[in-house]
Amino acid sequence: MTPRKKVFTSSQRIVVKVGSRLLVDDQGVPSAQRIEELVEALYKLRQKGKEIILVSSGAIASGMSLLGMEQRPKHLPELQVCAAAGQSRLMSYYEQACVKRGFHCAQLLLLADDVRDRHRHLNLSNCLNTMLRKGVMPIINENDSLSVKEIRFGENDELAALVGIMSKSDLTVLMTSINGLHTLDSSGQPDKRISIVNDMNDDIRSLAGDTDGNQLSTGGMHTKLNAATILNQVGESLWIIDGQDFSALDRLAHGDDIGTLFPASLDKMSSLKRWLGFFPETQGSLGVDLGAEKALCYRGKSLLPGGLISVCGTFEKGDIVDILNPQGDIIARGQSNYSNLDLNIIKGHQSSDIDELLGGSANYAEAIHRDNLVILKEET
Ligand SMILES: Nc1ncnc2c1ncn2[C@@H]1O[C@H](COP(=O)(O)OP(=O)(O)O)[C@@H](O)[C@H]1O
Ligand SMILES: N[C@@H](CCC(=O)OP(=O)(O)O)C(=O)O
Repeated sequence: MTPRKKVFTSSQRIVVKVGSRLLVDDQGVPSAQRIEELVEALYKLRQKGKEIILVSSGAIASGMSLLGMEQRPKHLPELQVCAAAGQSRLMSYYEQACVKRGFHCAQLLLLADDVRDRHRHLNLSNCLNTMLRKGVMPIINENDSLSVKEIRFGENDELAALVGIMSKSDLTVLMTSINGLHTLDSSGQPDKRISIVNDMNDDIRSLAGDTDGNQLSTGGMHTKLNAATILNQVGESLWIIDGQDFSALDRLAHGDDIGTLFPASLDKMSSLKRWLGFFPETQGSLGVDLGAEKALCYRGKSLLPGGLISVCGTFEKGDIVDILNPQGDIIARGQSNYSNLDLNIIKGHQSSDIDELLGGSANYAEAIHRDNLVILKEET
């Protein structure tokens, strides 16, 4: 079996993300016909037994044409109005197309806080699982009408990756207006298609350019490669394909050599580690020495106070902190066993000495136990 066929066959839960441009006609008007074609392609995947979660862009693009705006508005309130008007038009087309094929879809509009806050995250994840169990197809978009800078995802490629991580999907498919990641020619334009990326590295990252200037799109290849990076970290695959013809999803199901596949190579990460690594806001950071970096990243050890060099931020026992290597790169994230005040006292000391240093209140030998630690550093 080819790697592509294997990825599709072994994927039970699939997130499909569709970019704005794919949902409008040549005049930029939201197109019922396009949505029909998309839903038909998704229906076929469902008939193959796949659970499909759709992340659909297009609210702002649709709203612009509904409200007669030729240029994408620059001001937030106008963008919010476009999103609100456009989103309901999109959903009406989606619902019609789904019902025609004997199933329902359901809208989830998310703010970044909905996935960062532990309780909201769990509620959302339960809701998604229940929708899938009931055969309802979730259709997710950012809640653009309410989102402001601090609570924005900003980009649906990354939103799709976070949905993939949260829902423990197997594969995320990004449908866009180009057939995958390309090398760049001397003028920086996409040249040859790269069929498969087994190793995300700086050379691959340097290929990612912005969007081609189309005012309906945002993000370009950068956000797609960011999505691939984080999905591969949790043991999931990402596939970028050209969605100008939605039947590309049939070809993907056959394992055809289309687009660019970033196959999973790691075991699937546990739910707790997914949560720790990709969602909560961190309250501080711990700088560690080279020995601790190696112990954490390559030997699966806990972080001991002896490897700690610095402590930043104000936090309590149980809060989430980033772990930085001597170069200042984030290599891991975890739940601290001690407050910043205590860590400042015990940093650089042997675990056997810390009880005395803390006046008899040291309940843990580790600053962060390996069960509560997720490694974010890529293999070098
Ligand atoms: N190395 C690259 N390979 C392919 N496309 C690239 C590359 N760098 C930048 N791009 C641009 O990224 C665009 C796709 O991203 P974008 O327009 O944001 O789509 P979407 O709206 O589907 O998210 C392509 O049209 C292409 O112009
Ligand atoms: N949430 C926005 C889409 C943001 C976005 O990432 O757009 P795109 O680059 O077309 O996938 C909307 O629905 O208009």
